[in-house]
Amino acid sequence: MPADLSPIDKAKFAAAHRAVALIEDGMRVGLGTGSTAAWMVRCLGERVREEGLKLQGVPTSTRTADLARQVGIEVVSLDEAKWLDITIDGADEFDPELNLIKGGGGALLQEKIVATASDQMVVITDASKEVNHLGGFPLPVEVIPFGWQTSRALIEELLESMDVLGRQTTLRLNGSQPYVTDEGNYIVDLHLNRIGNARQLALVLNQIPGVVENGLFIDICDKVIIGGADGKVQVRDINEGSVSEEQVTFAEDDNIFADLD
Ligand SMILES: O=C[C@H](O)[C@H](O)[C@H](O)COP(=O)(O)O
Repeated sequence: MPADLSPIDKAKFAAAHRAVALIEDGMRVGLGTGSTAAWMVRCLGERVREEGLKLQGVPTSTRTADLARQVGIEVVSLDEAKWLDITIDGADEFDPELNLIKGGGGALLQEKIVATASDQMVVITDASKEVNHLGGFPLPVEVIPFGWQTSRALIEELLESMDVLGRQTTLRLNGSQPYVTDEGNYIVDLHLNRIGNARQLALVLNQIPGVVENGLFIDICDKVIIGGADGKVQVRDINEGSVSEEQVTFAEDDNIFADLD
């Protein structure tokens, strides 16, 4: 385990390292977005460079596309790849059924499209993202800029009728300006604290005009890999109903650190 990483980065690295072992030659791979997914892209790049692994990567954001190219992964669009063998991504929360909140980094729309177009979605995470009930993390909802205040008002009206604890909404900002997604949209974050029926909320939010997508990933994730700072990982598979513990080993001088910012 690289000694100079923070415990949280060690945990993310361990999960990413384990997940990349699932990738086989010739696979088409969805590449998630965020700090945990960035470790996975670096680990995958190392396998491409050192083992000559041939694969096609479909990134879920411009950030991930840039990093993937930088580490030597062939980047193609989803339309070119058509269907993916596996997607590996991070999450902001996961519950016991492996339902997720995603979009803390603003990439939920491409992430949901890519994950849904995959045989298998694997989430990599540290233990802090595990919850009994989704909603502690603000739920991102992507809305088109035209009439966004009306969409937000309709979201707030909807929340009055839903089984949620909090109802506050905020427009995500980048400095003093609205945060703009890769698709040119805005994000409204819903501060719900606890979502009673995530499946229902995911469906009804998307019925509101102007809402493009929401960050609830229901029945999409197949497997969660939870990394620990000591290199221990737990692999939970919702389809097999299995849980296994493993120890990740990697070299101290692992050259994935060469491309760290
Ligand atoms: O939009 C961002 C994504 O959904 C991320 O995968 C999520 O926010 C987790 O990011 P991180 O691994 O940085 O905690």
